[in-house]
Amino acid sequence: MATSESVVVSKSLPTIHLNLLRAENVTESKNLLDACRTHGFFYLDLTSDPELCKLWKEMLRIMENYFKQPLDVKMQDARGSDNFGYEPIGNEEGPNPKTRDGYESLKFSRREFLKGSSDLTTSVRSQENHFFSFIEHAHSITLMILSHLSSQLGLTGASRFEAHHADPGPSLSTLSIMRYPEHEKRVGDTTEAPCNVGHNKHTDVGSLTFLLAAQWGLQFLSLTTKRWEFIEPRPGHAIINVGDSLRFLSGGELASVVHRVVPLQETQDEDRYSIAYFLRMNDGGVFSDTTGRTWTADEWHDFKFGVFKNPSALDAKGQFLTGMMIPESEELLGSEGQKAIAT
Ligand SMILES: O=C(O)CCC(=O)C(=O)O
Ligand SMILES: [Fe+2]
Repeated sequence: MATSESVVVSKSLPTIHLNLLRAENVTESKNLLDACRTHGFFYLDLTSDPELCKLWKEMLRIMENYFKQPLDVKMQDARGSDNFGYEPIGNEEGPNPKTRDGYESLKFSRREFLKGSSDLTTSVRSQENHFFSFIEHAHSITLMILSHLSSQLGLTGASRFEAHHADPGPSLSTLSIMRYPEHEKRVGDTTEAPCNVGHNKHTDVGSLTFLLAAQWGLQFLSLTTKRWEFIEPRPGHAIINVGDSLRFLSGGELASVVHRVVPLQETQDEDRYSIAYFLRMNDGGVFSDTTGRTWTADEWHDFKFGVFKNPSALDAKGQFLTGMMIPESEELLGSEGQKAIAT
């Protein structure tokens, strides 16, 4: 990895082992709770599950072929939804001032999975079983994580976290496959970053995110160092993070940490691919934010997706974008003032 001095790589994130969670190992269960309280992010070692690791590789092959198609073909899958279908680059505000995001995505919703077919019309539809199979794996693993967390926190019956995520829902849980295309610095421009770059800072809307990303780019705002730190991609490991609704449901016990995607250098020298399953509470599930305002899970989702597109107008203080995780005083002091693109 070619990095410069301003690139900080996290050294603190714990690793939780899928096989130990599956075996109901009590120490691993405690480590899991500690990771969600202290960091909000952790690695999940998947190497005990070769089938899942193989599926990751197969999905990447399909994604490369899908995203390299002309835009007008991909636009046949656009559904004008935040929950399913194709979205081109630039739909949301970017990490640098006056920029838009630099990624395109295709989403398969849990509703489509439960129905047994997607609403896609292009050739990728014939390969949707790979993505549905991944939804099945990621959903059962994230529910198992919720079950461990509930037990560790002594929750019972209807107040256990997994009780808010039971099928058939409905819920806005979804799988998003993303590509951040390689880009050059703008010709003749020595100071500014390209117009379409990365993924703006945010906290995730839902309960847990199960992310597979083999390339650099993901950064989180460390709760311990208060700096942006890159999360090193590790083969055979997913990155899991807590989202807003689980934080609010846990009464602030679990941390929904701010993160973003930026290239290591001013240019992104290869296409970056990521796969994220967003486990979300069932529609109508209720929680209160840190100001005491009550939301249903689907109201919070819809409101926040509006904010993602235009935070400057809808959320000038960044409180919704960042799930109320950055106190306004710190925002002004610029604890997150490290430049978005490493130089
Ligand atoms: O692409 C990534 O690595 C992360 C994307 C992300 O944070 C999100 O979609 O919520
Ligand atoms: Fe995210």
